[in-house]
Amino acid sequence: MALQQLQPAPKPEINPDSPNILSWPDLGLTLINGFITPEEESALIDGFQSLSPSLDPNIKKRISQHHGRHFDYTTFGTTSTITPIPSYITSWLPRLPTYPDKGGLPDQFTVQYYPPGSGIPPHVDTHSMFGEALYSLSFGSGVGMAFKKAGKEEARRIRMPKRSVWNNSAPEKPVSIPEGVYTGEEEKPFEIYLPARSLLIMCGPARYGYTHGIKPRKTDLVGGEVVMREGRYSVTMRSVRREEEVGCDCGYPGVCDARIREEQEEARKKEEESRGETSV
Ligand SMILES: O=C(O)CCC(=O)C(=O)O
Ligand SMILES: [Fe+2]
Repeated sequence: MALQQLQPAPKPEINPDSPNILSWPDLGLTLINGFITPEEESALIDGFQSLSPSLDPNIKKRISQHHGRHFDYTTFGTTSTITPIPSYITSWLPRLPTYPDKGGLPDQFTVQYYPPGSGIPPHVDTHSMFGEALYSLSFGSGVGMAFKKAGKEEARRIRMPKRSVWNNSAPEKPVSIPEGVYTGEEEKPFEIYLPARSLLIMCGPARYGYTHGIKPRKTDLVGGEVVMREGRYSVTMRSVRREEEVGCDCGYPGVCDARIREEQEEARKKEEESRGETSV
């Protein structure tokens, strides 16, 4: 399969005191190389495998394990289920950089295994349910993560959840995209290589206004060299917003589930009003 090359990543800033820390301040991205030790990586892999002992070594698709507060991907809402966080996560958790105004210490942990060749479609993690800072710890293998400034296409997809907490039936009508939010200029995706044992932190534009995803390929281009992907695992860490914090007022209304909910509620009210008027 030909390597589908994306735009090279923008140049990061390198922390002069800790050259293992790369950042893209305009995007709100930070990458900490060597965040966990090889021993912590082995413990994570063993922990994952002990929970999925009959894991087929030839699986083709990504699989997930959930710890802490759960999230319902069909309703885009959190559930009341909380499962204990295993020691192979709590052992390094105190080292995580946290931001009290961006959600603080995460309480939801999704461990995923990506067999070589698999990926995750481009998406924007739901804005209203989770604090701003999203974390992704890579282990087992590195992988290229693709980012793209969200445009109309992404908004269209996000505006049509299968089922949602605020609307139990899939909308059949074409979805409206707010005027003036997009210029029509679609930015090209770019890829940032996430080495094994690195921690990626997504805040600001990268969190709210860009999609992220992993192309389903068997190789990555790293510093001009083609590198074969091995089985990659990740821990995605998020902080679940408490009831009073649920919502979002980011600068990306086109792909913001909180704003979409408000718009749909407005539209529903208007429709009800006009129905009421015509039936009088
Ligand atoms: O595997 C990763 O690094 C990211 C996963 C992700 O984006 C997600 O679960 O929302
Ligand atoms: Fe994500």
